[in-house]
Amino acid sequence: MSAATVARGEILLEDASRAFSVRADRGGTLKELVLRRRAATPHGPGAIQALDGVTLRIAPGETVGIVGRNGAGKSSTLKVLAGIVPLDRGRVALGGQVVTLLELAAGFGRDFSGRENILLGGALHGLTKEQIEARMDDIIAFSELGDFIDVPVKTYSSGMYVRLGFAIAAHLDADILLIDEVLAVGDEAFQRKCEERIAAQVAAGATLVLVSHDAALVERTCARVVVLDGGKVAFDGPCLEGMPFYHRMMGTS
Ligand SMILES: Nc1ncnc2c1ncn2[C@@H]1O[C@H](COP(=O)(O)OP(=O)(O)OP(=O)(O)O)[C@@H](O)[C@H]1O
Repeated sequence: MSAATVARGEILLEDASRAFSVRADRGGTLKELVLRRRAATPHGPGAIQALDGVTLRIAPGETVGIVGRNGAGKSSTLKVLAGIVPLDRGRVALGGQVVTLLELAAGFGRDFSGRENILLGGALHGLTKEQIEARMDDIIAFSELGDFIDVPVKTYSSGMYVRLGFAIAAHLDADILLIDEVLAVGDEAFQRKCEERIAAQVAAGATLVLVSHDAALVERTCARVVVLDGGKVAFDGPCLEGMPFYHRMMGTS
């Protein structure tokens, strides 16, 4: 499926499957590699099926929460949408500017300062140097990092990473926002500010996909919820029906 078949802000995930090898170490001899390639499953025996035939059609401007127990496949789904994890089977397509907020620290140049990472992040999302510089003061103000903005980010705390990452993402004109749990790291005041910013982006027409264990956050932010269980979709529909389903499944109702 080519990107041309989806509208700006639209997400299509069709029959998506992805397994992971149980072995963390994927190295080995050439012979082992060849034998593994010939094996019936691409990830060897006992592989974990993180996604098992997941189909999602998300229209532009929809707000979708993805919930489920540990290991249900939530992060894998988001990583597939973000293009970080390739599929074994199925198709994925997203339309327009995709902004991801997951594993923030991984996206930064560790030896660069916060300010340099803002330039880098903006450039990676197709902004010109002038466009980024025009937004620089707003991004720094949003981050509340003060003088730390000129210090290499490898010295940052996890909360400071989130502040910088979110501040950049909040100023990128997203058509699609993919957010994974990261907000939980910030302090309460910053979380509230991020939520308000997400709401503003949604109000401006952005599509939101949010992975979270925080049921209240999902209820506040999303109109639709997808409950994953064992890599499959157990429920997909309005939050009003989906959250009671989720609580019953988790035994928290
Ligand atoms: N890179 C990887 N290598 C091996 N196994 C993986 C990898 N990524 C995910 N898995 C496995 O795939 C399954 C789904 O993982 P995933 O992180 O998508 O679940 P999740 O619903 O986000 O869980 P959690 O709520 O604990 O974050 C799990 O069994 C996990 O161990």
